Amino acid sequence: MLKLFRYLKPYSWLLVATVALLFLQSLSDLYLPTLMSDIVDKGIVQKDTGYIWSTGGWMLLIAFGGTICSVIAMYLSSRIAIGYGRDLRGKVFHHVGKFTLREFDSVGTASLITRTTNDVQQMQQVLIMMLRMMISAPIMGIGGLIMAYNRDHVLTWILAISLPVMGLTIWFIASKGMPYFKIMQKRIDKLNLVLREFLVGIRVVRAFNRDEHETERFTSANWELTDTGIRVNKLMAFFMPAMMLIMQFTVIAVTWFAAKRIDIGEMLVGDMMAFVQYVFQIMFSFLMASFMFVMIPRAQASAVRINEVLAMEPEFDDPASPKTAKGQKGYVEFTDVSFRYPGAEQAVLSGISFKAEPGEVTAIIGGTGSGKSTLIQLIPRFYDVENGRVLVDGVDVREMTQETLRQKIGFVPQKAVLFTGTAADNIRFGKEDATDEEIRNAAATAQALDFIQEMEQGFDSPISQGGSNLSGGQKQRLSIARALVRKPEIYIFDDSFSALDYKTDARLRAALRNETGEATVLIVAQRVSTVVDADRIIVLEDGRIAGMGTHKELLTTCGVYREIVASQLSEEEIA
Ligand SMILES: Nc1ncnc2c1ncn2[C@@H]1O[C@H](COP(=O)(O)OP(=O)(O)OP(=O)(O)O)[C@@H](O)[C@H]1O
Repeated sequence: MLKLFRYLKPYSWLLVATVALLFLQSLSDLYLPTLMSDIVDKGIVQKDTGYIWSTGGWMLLIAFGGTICSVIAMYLSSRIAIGYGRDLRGKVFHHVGKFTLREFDSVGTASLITRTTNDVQQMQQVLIMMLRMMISAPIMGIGGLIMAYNRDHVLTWILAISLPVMGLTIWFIASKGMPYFKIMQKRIDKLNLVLREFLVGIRVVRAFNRDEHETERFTSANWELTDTGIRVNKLMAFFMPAMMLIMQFTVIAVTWFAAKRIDIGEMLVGDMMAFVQYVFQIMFSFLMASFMFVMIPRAQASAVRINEVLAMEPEFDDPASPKTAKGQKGYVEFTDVSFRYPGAEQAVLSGISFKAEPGEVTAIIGGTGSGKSTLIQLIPRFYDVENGRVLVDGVDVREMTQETLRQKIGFVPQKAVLFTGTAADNIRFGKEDATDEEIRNAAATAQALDFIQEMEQGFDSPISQGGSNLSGGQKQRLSIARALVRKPEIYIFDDSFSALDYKTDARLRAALRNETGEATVLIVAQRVSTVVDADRIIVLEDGRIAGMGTHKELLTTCGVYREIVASQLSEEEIA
């Protein structure tokens, strides 16, 4: 947790001011019982009304000053903690932004969300608590002890018994609570995961009448969290009464022994009253410290989870001295590439070598799970190869910056992903400074113009979360337009025409041919009709190249291709 507190540096001055104010407030609290004891012993007992008025006035002034210090300190500590929470969330977000897909796969989206929100909130809360109590508690505790000792040496032995008892109780409860706090955060993760899957997949859940099943999953995750919460609260329920009991016993003991000492004239009534107040202050400071001990383990569990994310180094980063390609534009080459997903026993791709040249269309076809999507994800360097090299414009993708590399690419993913905003915003995502004309042209080529114009507000029509107010084909066309507006050197279409009907698919490919001109085009497809005109078709089978050539060449040279074709086209179409 201390590691995370280094992000408090920008708040150094506010911290100093808070500490100073809390210090003054604690001093005022410590001084008040002494003044009160003086009023009793010197003012009331000796019937000195003037003394009562003047000391009472002082008491009011000091109490007022202490309150002002306390109010300002509370305000400052809240500002520090809230600012710190914002900074920490930003830090985690920016760090996660640098992750490669490997780290996303390993932590999981739901957990990353909990860590950025709930875990940071735990840190924020503990910081407020620490700021408010870490200063007051020791000053009140130690200062109170000194003052109490000064009032009466003899009675201090009562504290020598009750304070260790209190300390032991706190330690016992904190050590019991710690494992639960860790479990609690994990269970919040799980609840988030179930909730997220349910909300994202609501249509599938409804279509398969799985509401009940999902409700059960949610209820079970919810109960697991509740169960841990109840266990923690049971501990806490025991905690407060235990503390109060120790406190009350101490006060009874002090009053009992003080009464005896007053009887024999060794103690004054005012001293006893001050002593009791100091006992309260000392014990209260222990109680404050114990609250921290309760909160710190939970925040500690959160801090570990945040640190885990912050300490996670992306699998790869940009090279120190990146190379830039000269001359070539959009040239893609794979040389003997193999790749395996983390933890997987078998390689998904092996011995992949091919060239995709500017002005050409290279299509990749193959059965499901043959590695087509994996192959094209290596070009924008979503993952690094295990062996071999992926070259773009003659430079290994690992030797150029990811930004330079991705600037060259217009990527259309298999599953269209849209963002909340307007239709135009979604296309402009591909090129920030795109003009209205460019957006319109991209939409026209992507065969999206008709349906966008039919929408009530045209390009300004709102797109809801995940594009849920559009059809599958409309989503695909918008995400194609987003890639087209970039006018990249390399187009990558990952099975992006699957949701289009044959007519739209054909029209779109004809329009694309004009648009893509000198760019390199890579198309992953399931349909033979989509790839039949390609300059080069790569046939993938179980992560290996089973054949490569034009449609005509492959019909004679590649058995796997023939099988795919035979399963899709009629005899005349094949000829
Ligand atoms: N993120 C991942 N982590 C682990 N394994 C993965 C991951 N993505 C894909 N795989 C595995 O890699 C193999 C190839 O998947 P890939 O998505 O490349 O196939 P594909 O040919 O594009 O299939 P489809 O045509 O069905 O989209 C599959 O066996 C799949 O289970």
